[in-house]
Amino acid sequence: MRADRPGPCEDGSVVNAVPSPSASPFLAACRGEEPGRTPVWFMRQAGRSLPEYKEARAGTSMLEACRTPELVCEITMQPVRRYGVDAAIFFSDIVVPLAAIGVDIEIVPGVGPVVAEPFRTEADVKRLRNLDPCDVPYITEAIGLLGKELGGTPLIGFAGAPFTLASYLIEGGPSRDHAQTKALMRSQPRVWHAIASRLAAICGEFLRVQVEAGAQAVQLFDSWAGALSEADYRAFALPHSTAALAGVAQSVPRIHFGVGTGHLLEAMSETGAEISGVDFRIPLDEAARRLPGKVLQGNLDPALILADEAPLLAETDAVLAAGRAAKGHIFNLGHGVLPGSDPGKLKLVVDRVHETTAR
Ligand SMILES: Cc1c2[nH]c(c1CCC(=O)O)Cc1[nH]c(c(CCC(=O)O)c1C)Cc1[nH]c(c(CCC(=O)O)c1C)Cc1[nH]c(c(C)c1CCC(=O)O)C2
Repeated sequence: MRADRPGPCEDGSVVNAVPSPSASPFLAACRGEEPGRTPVWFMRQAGRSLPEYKEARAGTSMLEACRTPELVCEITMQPVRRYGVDAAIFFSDIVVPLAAIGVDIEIVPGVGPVVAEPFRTEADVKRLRNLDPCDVPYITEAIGLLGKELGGTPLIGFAGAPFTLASYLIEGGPSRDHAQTKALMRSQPRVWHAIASRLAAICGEFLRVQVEAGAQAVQLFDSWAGALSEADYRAFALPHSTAALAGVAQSVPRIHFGVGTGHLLEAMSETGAEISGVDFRIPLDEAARRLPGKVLQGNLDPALILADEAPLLAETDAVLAAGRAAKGHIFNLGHGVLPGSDPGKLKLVVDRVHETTAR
């Protein structure tokens, strides 16, 4: 930590500098109230497609960038300035808390997180110690800086869910089939539950640090949960995601998202999250029928951003129409912004959502 700034641990206090905007369409929708317009933000809105992001990040590794509060603040603000989205997502990564407790993990450009020594045995469980807020002073500091920049735009904090994090640790890197992870669950269920419950504690603490610093909502990314059958999800993932989200229950709205999880919609909603993120494979009106009373987030196919304007706007309108079946709708993509997306097209979507839903 830099010596010239007080951190969260030196005087025992935390920064809570982000104002609570009562008029935020995003927060109103999260609470199931009628917002002044349908709110919109994009998963992975920071980075990837923005030239100003590439410029800001030049010469700095991903994890180093995540530990540099001024850079985190600038990159978090870039999509808010450019697109006029209704929420900012904190610039960080799901593996930041793992690196913070000493796991030897790197984010390799174009590949993703890579772990030097994969986790496979009983002895490996001990390599996962609890996260202490003092391990991540840069998170509190960056959110403090954002409090001065964001004005009325709410900030979403996030974490990776235990299953998705465990997959990186057990496989040693990105995986298509998550075979080692599933094999370990079945062969050594005790080791699996020990790893996953430690990850749940780390993840819950990482969310709590962000909320105490000023994040007004959180999203739990269980990106790879779609690889599990419903029975396996219920037995091996759901209890740990529930525990992770319980860390911030009653304090902020909680969004829960997975990819290819159409078969898990009901099971995932049992974690207690107030908002269900829906990927682009399930129409929102179908999700609304299956999850009565839930606020939904989603779900324009990110590939549409690469399509021509006419189909892009037609699909945007179709997503909005389907979203009306839900108790509340937060417009988003069905997964993250794809590399090569034109920022102008993302802005077009934001404007379309705002113009056609203003009440
Ligand atoms: C699975 C996952 C990861 N990280 C994340 C997930 C869950 C979301 C999802 O399903 O897409 C979450 C994440 N990663 C990042 C953010 C914050 C920014 C935002 O959403 O706008 C968020 C919310 C920044 C990032 N995380 C990463 C980048 C790219 C790093 C760079 O620009 O060099 C960014 C902007 C790196 C990363 N980190 C991870 C991957 C797969 C990659 C991509 C590797 C690559 O293609 O280069 C792990």
